[in-house]
Amino acid sequence: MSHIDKINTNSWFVIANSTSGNGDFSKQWKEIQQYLKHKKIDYSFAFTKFSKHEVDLVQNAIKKGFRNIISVGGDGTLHNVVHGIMLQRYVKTSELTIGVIPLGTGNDWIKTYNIPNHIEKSMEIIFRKNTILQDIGVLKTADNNLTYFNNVAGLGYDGYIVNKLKTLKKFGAISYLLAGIYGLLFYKKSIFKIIFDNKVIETNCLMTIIGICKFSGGGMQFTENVKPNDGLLDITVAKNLTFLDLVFNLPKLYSGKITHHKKVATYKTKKIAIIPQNSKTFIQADGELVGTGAITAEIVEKAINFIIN
Ligand SMILES: Nc1ncnc2c1ncn2[C@@H]1O[C@H](COP(=O)(O)OP(=O)(O)OP(=O)(O)O)[C@@H](O)[C@H]1O
Repeated sequence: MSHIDKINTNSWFVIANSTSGNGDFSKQWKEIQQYLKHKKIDYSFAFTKFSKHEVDLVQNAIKKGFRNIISVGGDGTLHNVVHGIMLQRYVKTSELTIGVIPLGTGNDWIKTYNIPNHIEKSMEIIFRKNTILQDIGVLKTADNNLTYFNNVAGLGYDGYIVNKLKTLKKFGAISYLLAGIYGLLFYKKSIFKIIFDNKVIETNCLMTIIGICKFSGGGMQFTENVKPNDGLLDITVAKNLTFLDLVFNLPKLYSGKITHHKKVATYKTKKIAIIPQNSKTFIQADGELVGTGAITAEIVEKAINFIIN
């Protein structure tokens, strides 16, 4: 804390990822700047220059005294901003506030809070400053690496899709569906051992989802009765679901009713270990690839203020 410059609670630090989404970034950025100037908002900004640059940028902003951050981009940009905040030691994370201007492809985090996928409307919401002190999840992989997440993480089929999405995002929102179909054709299920609250589950598993918020995969809902500040991880174990199960239940993936399927089980817990038998099983957090293999996940209760609608 001793290295902090003058604390600046009225000013905003804007972190923008020019590579997110498929829109014309220079046009979008012009619109954002015009709004900020028109409303006489006090702000500084930085563009990310490489993947995960958000982590350094947000930490430097906090060190300089900024307490209000705006993430301009998609779920990956927000994820890295959150990860950077959770890793820094300059200030308590609950003293920080994040607003989101969505420019991404999936933009799943904003859906839980009905934030419109629209520059001006999302900015109006930001400067109303209605906040929720949201929980954050943390994953630890076998090599002891920590990854913080603010939306939804998972292992198995969804991690496989995130890996595939890297080459498909150029197709826009439909890329999620294309990656999903590719995964259904080529992904091989594995036995997962899942341990929490003195329970041990061993099952053939398509994927296991760990949620803080509701939506992932471009608007799908795999978790049940989600409350992003209840201090609990929302766990969904999709067991032996087949290609046909998913195709016939496609609307239920979007409505959330898939959690009632007989091959799907849901739980709530504070801490969980998930150990796939196949160590090459992909792990994703907020749509970002984290690694492969086993994880433990825990909740960090009421960690960061997020501006919501
Ligand atoms: N300058 C950059 N060059 C390359 N990659 C970047 C740059 N800045 C940020 N990134 C990375 O781009 C990745 C994708 O960004 P983001 O998720 O925000 O957009 P998106 O994939 O279009 O949206 P969504 O995740 O909502 O579908 C993130 O991992 C982020 O770290």
